[in-house]
This record gives sequence, structure tokens and C-alpha cells, in this order.
Amino acid sequence: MKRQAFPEQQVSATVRLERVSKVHGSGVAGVTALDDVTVAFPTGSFTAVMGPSGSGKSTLLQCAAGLMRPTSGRVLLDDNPLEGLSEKESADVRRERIGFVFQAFNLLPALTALENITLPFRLSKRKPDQQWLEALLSVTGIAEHVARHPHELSGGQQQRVAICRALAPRPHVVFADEPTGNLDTRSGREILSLMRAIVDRLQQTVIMVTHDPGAASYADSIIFLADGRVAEMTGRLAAADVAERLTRLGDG
Ligand SMILES: Nc1ncnc2c1ncn2[C@@H]1O[C@H](COP(=O)(O)OP(=O)(O)OP(=O)(O)O)[C@@H](O)[C@H]1O
Repeated sequence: MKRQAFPEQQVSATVRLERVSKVHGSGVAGVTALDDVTVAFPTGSFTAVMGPSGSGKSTLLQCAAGLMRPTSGRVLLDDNPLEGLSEKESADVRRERIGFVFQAFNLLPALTALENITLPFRLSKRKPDQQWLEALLSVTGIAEHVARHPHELSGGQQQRVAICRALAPRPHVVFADEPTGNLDTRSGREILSLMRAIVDRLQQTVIMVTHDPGAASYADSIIFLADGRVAEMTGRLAAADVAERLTRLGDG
């Protein structure tokens, strides 16, 4: 019988890193990007990952999302270790359990908003849950724009479509890498409010890497990295307090 990578009875959506280290390259040229990091991302919460440039944020996100294998330690999704999965199993986990939102919206220009959102389903010959899709289109304010193409949408609207696409398969966790990096301040704040609503109203788990103290102030908790280590973990903070801590860590 085919081994199931993630048994269905496992419903906890917590991501955990246990003593994760990642060395890029090897020998004297090796760079330790993560150094013995242990963190948990609780179910239904919004966590921001911050830190100076080169502190290991992208490496943490890629390890946590199963896009990169740690050099040592392990990553658990829904209490199941990602290590030991075949490439195909890893790809299945990413498709079914993990949503991604990037700085660049990565929409296909020839498709409408709705076609972009449902493309992953068409490619894997599955059907979206219509009720969930309608809830998403409503929460994100995209319902009235579904027939438009990306060039007929503002940057903020395009990111809303990308968020719908990420959430359509009902992932257990959404990773957002600088989701407001391509937006003006006002559109960026709207996207952050939307991500807050996704956590509060749809009980999604969101993990966001950001440079922006204002963006981090929307999160329930903040993990500050410095030199590949967790320097500090806090609850919700105002933007000014986030900026002050970043300055102390050598950024900003
Ligand atoms: N593929 C790689 N090969 C070698 N070194 C790498 C590689 N990727 C990252 N690094 C190094 O690992 C460290 C952490 O990089 P990472 O990109 O995770 O940091 P970051 O906090 O996301 O930085 P930024 O805010 O600038 O995007 C840095 O010193 C970086 O130069």
C-alpha cells in the first residue's frame, strides 16, 4: 500500500523547527545561515519573522516550507517531520498543505483573476471547495473583479488574487515573503489588514518574512533573527517598538 506522507487524522497545523541549522556551501566557504533554531508557529496565529539583512530569514522560511533541507535538525508540519519525504511527497505536501504569497504577485497575464486562482486545481484535476472559494473571494474583495485580467487590476488587487490562489486549497499554513514589498504604503496596509482578517476570520496560520516594522506590527508574535539565531521572540508590538528592536540588532 502506498505510504501516506501526512495521514488525514493529523489536523494540527503547527509548524515547528527543532534545532535547525543550515550551512550554505561547505568547508571554509560554508556560510551558517541558521544556527540551532528552535521555534514553533502556533495554529491560527500570524507570526512575523524579522532581522537584519543576512540574518537567515529567507533560509528559515525555505526550510520551514520544505523548499530547502536543513543541514541538521528537523522541521515538522502538523507534527509530521518533513525529513525523509521523497521529492514527490514533498511536492504533494507543498501543494496541498502550504500556501505561498510572494513580493511579486506571479499571476499569469493571459488568465483572468478567477482562472489564476483555480489554475492549480485544473493542473492537478481537482475541484475547489466552492463555499470556501466564495468566502475567500468575499473576504479579499475580489468577487467583483474575477473576470478581469491582471493588467486590469491594481497592484493591491493583484496581491489579493495571489492571496486567494494561495488559500484556495485550504492550506494548513501560508508563508508570505515580503508580501507588501511591491506595493505603496496604503495598498500594503490593506494587504496586511487582509492577512489579519484571514487569520482572525478564517483561522489560517500565517508566517510572514518582512523588513518592514509597520508590517510586523500586524502580527500576533514576532521572531527576531540575528546571525542565524533567534535573538528575541515577542508578542504583538507597535511599529516603533519593532523598529527600536531592529536597530538594537544592527539594522534600520
Ligand atoms: N545559496 C547560498 N549560498 C551561500 N550563502 C548563502 C546562500 N543563501 C544565503 N546565503 C547566506 O546565508 C546567510 C543568510 O541568508 P538569508 O538570505 O537567509 O538572509 P535574509 O535574512 O533573508 O537576508 P535578506 O534580508 O537580505 O533577504 C547570508 O549570509 C547569506 O549570504
